[in-house]
Amino acid sequence: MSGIKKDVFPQIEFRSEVQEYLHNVYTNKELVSEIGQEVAEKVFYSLLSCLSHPPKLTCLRASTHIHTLQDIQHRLEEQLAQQHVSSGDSKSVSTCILSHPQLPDVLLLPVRGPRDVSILDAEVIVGAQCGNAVLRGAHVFAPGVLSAPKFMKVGDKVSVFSDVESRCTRGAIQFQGKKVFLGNGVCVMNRSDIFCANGPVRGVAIRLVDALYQSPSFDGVLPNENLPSVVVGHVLGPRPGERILDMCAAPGGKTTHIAALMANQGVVVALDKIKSKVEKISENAQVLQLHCIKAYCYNSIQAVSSDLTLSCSTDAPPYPEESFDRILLDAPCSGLGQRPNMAISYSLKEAVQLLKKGGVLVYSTCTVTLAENEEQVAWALKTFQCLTLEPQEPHLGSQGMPGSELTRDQRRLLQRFRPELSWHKPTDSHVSEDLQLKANTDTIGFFIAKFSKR
Ligand SMILES: C[S@@+](CC[C@H](N)C(=O)[O-])C[C@H]1O[C@@H](n2cnc3c(N)ncnc32)[C@H](O)[C@@H]1O
Repeated sequence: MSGIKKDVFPQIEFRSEVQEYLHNVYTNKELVSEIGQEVAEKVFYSLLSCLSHPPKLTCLRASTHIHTLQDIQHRLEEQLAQQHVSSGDSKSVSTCILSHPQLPDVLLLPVRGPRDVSILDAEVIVGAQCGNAVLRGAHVFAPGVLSAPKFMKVGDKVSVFSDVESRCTRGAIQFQGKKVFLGNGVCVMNRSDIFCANGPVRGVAIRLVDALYQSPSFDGVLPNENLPSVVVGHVLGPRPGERILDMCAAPGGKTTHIAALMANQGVVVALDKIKSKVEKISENAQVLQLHCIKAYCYNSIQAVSSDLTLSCSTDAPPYPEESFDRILLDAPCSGLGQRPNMAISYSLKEAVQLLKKGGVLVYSTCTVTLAENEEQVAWALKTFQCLTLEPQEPHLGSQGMPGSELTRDQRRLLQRFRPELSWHKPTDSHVSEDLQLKANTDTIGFFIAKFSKR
């Protein structure tokens, strides 16, 4: 066994061309003339550090159309207390649940970590995606396991590591490559069951009992959201009785939020081009009793019809122009990629066509590049004279980043969540007031623009 240091995660390592591209974004001429080269460089390296660490809070969006926030908070606290008792881990810490100071439907759960956890001799390696989920409080599911000791059996205690460079072969008995420690767990499956020859195995393989970052899991009870995604719903501002279009909707996190904000009155059309994902939207809508959601498998780029006999209130796509009061385009983005995706511009065009005059269009992404954010906004304003940028309510993030053709005043109207700006080395402190303040800054990278149509 060996002890570990507090800040264990290395900076995220992109492919060199991606890193160079992002570096250019974060040290662009306009930005450097505002804040100076040295600060710009520091912010960029903070971005690389903070991206590899989980936020200090888990954000839960409560379905306040069914129960009050207090009611939901109370029930979750009961469930947490139960998880604490049944975890059987003497080191497990019961966690308080906080409300968000500005968002009426958000609950915040402090994440404890990095905790002092000793590494065991037996090692299990999981894929990077599985590893990320573990850092957010999940157990290890069988499909995520890549390597496990030769005779690993139910009840064994193991240390879990993430294969951050995707080098580990599935079924290996050990792994010498670069790995990051995530915590300790108890096997609930034998190695022979996990890597069984008769096709993929489902279910939990290792139950985490001593996680490096401890965060309660409410799988199947409440969806984990990220805070900026909840802000999107409020910025769109849907009202009961309206017709709303969510152009890239799956798995439906924002769709269900929009429907809840409308008190389930009106219509929320949810389009996604992948069939299996659309089924997930319908499932989520049903579970949350949101009957105003109509989900369709459809390519949004083809959602505008030239058939003038079609009614604006038709449920199924395509739709005539000016059919919707509000439209959300939560664009598929590269995450951090370097290719400006032309498809985004095209769906912005469809969004503008489908929006009623006087209507509201919200464009959002979960990426940090200028090309997919500020430059898309500049392009849209230049291409569609009918669009005006609007202030956002609430505005909890930073303003837009310099470096596109947008003016300073236009950038002020944009909302960019920039966790790198307040990043400092993680510690295991969890004072409630600090955390509530952190909720708006310790987020994922995210971008929101709001337009109205004349
Ligand atoms: C960022 S995700 C959307 C997340 C979703 N808004 C939520 O909050 O749960 C982007 C989605 O866009 C879908 N998509 C991409 N291109 C599309 C298109 N042309 N038409 C419809 N859906 C599309 C993808 O399948 C993906 O599910």
